[in-house]
Amino acid sequence: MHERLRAPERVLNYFPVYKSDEQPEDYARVKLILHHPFREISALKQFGDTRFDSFQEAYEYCRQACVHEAMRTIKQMFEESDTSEDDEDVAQSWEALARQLPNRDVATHIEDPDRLGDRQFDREKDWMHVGRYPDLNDEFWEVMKTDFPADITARSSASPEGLERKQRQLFDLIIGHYRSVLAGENTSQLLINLDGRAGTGKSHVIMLISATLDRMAQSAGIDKPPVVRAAPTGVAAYGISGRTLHSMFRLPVGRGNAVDNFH
Ligand SMILES: Nc1ncnc2c1ncn2[C@@H]1O[C@H](COP(=O)(O)OP(=O)(O)OP(=O)(O)O)[C@@H](O)[C@H]1O
Repeated sequence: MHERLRAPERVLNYFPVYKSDEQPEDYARVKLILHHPFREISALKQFGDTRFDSFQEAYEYCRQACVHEAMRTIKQMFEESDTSEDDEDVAQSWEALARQLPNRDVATHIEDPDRLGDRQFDREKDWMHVGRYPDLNDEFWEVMKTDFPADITARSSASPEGLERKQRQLFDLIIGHYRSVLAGENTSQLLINLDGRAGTGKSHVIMLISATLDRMAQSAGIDKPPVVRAAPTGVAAYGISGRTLHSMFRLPVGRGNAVDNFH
């Protein structure tokens, strides 16, 4: 968890709501998650020099020992929220919410904590603006993107005949490989790193290859362009009519968001 100064206060909760008697270890883990900042989940088992083997033991210790900012002990906070009636209400409202997600069977579905952030649902969300512009809703960005679409079509007026020798080698290798793929031949994956000093013609050949691959796919009846172009910076991405890597992989990289804050 990245601690930010002046971040707006948020109410945190966690789904699924574990039952303290049925899943005591998960229950304890979640309680610790909600009340302690951490970078690694295992850090929640550590209090000063004391390290516990389980979340349950750490949670028991925390209930006895922790005093938080508002001068209320964790024990009091847990006791307030631990009444089974409250738990039932919370569970029902969260389950109602969870049922709105696709393919979600809340009766049998137990979330795997190791897969947090790795679910299709998470991947499809555009996290780019989360927390950066809290007053704007997701729809705003969708509308902006529709109103001002970036042109990421590969265009090239170059021809293979005009390429330099090394550019042509690369062109022939990639186009030949894709031809085999389209012919259904059993081809192994082609991994290439194209490197070179500034101005040596990398973008030039990438655009010609991309445009040629797009045309080949279209002729083969494939609607979706077979090439994605991405670069670390906006300027570099613009140069190859591509997207930034963080946009493509939906990484919330930005002001104050160092990548190492995301686990
Ligand atoms: N075979 C070629 N025939 C004609 N012009 C070329 C050829 N290869 C490169 N160029 C031209 O040379 C210039 C530099 O090429 P390009 O931008 O592709 O280099 P780059 O290696 O991508 O550079 P950078 O690393 O700075 O992005 C461009 O104007 C490009 O059109």
